[in-house]
Amino acid sequence: MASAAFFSTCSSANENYLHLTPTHAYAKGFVNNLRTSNLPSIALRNERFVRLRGFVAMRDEGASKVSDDGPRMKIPHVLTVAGSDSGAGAGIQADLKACAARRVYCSTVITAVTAQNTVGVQGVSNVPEDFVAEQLKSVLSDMEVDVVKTGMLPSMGTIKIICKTLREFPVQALVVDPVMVSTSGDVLAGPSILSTFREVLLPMADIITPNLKEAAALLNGMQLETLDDMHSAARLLHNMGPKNVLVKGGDLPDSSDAVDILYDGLNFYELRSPRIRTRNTHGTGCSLASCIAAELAKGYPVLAAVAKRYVETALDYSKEIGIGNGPQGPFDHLLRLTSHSQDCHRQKPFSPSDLFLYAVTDSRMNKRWGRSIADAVKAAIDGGVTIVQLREKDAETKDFLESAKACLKICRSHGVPLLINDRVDVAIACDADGVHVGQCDMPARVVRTLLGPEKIIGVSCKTPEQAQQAWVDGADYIGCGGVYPTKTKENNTAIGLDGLKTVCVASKLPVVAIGGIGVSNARAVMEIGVPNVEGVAVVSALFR
Ligand SMILES: Cc1ncc(COP(=O)(O)OP(=O)(O)O)c(N)n1
Ligand SMILES: Cc1ncsc1CCOP(=O)(O)O
Ligand SMILES: [Mg+2]
Repeated sequence: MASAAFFSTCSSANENYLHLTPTHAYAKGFVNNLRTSNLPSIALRNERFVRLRGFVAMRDEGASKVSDDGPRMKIPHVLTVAGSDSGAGAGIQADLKACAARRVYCSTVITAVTAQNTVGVQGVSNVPEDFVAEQLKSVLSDMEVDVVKTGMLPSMGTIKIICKTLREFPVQALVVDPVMVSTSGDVLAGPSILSTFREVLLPMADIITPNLKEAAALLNGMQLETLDDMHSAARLLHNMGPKNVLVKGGDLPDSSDAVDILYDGLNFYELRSPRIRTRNTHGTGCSLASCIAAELAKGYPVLAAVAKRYVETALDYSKEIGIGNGPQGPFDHLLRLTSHSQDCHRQKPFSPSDLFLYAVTDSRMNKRWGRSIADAVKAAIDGGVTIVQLREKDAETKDFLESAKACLKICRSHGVPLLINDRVDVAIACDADGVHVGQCDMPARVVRTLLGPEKIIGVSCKTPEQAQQAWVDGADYIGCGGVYPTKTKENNTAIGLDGLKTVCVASKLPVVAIGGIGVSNARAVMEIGVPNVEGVAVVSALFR
């Protein structure tokens, strides 16, 4: 309604577009004007533009070389010695994901391969013991492992080999998750190994993490039904030699909270958190133990390392995930599955032609016409813009994020990329398609690290040197201007068509021109006659 009111006052609107909003009409005017011109820059596709997002070091010129003998950064490292779960909810696969989520490197020694899904365990094939030994030696003799975490250990021989190898290659800490029964109730390590567990492995452990069933098995079938029982079990298990015992009370009957007991030989700690009602709990034990290992590898003390919060957050996030048809589903360690599966249109790879008609929003202009950012974006897209940037300098962060989410829905449903100006945090929070930064904003190299290789990054450049740096930093395109004087951005000296030419000739990236561009001068920009000009970016000509 507000747009229509504005439209009636807009004298320069083309009659053909009377049923449209002005932004829509102006965008359409641009598209028609630009598309009918015989644009040399469209034909002169940038031959040199190679999409090597995220592989900046591979670029031939100007890239800082990664030297072989430079300083080496020590990365916290967990080695998991466990079984493989074909369904990837538990075991080695859970350990890898949990460590990745905690930002710790994880290497793997596989003790058994299971055929397993959300229904249960259909088969187990143990890895020969001497081959477990070979894997252990392979990793420990070469890599600087901080913490070893054990999971499914299917034979006495395997346990003995682990202990022997750890004496040869000592590590900072040993986390023992005494896996015996899967969440589906299937036996993964028989009672024959219990004595070896107690006598050989537990005394070497810095922390053990049995659930109620495992604690009971290690304690010759002791009944564990109350918190007091858990305290007693923790004390008895501690007497077997581990420095710390975490008895997990997830299966405790009649408890609205999930309560775990940590005992360090001196103090008991009751770790209480709300019970998360979900089918997707397969692999929580492995994941918690891996998390503890990961935090120990970073150097945290045991109490801080027993970070239940991560697993709770992941379980809560994954409540609605539907993988498999059995009673126990996996959860999403990296908290990334649901946001993408809800998208009806996935982001397509960036193409320089996306820059053709680039709409940049302006909160003041939209406010002035009483129109939401989402309405403005919708109108611009209907008119034919090929990419949208939200440049909301005055918006409160909370409002900006809400608007960005609404705009993203519109953009995704039309296959138009949505970028956020300046605010990398907002872009990450709404999973926008990318970010545009200027010379005083967060450096593009840092933005690339934060956003990963897939997102689109644009950098404002006025000089050939800046254009070169943008390319080295892993940007996808550059915005060049202001080409003409503009009131939209203060203190922005115009570089003119000559300045634009100089940058375009030097650029290895596609260029979008910006600043004072409207229907009347867009053609002059596009027909500038040098490579790399792929489009025009406009604010006031669309939104004012
Ligand atoms: C496409 C495009 N080009 C240039 C700019 C300007 O970015 P910056 O120099 O960071 O200035 P602000 O827009 O943040 O004021 C842009 N936004 N988009
Ligand atoms: C954001 C920006 N960067 C350089 S000029 C400019 C403003 C362009 O706005 P307009 O299209 O209204 O001239
Ligand atoms: Mg900026």
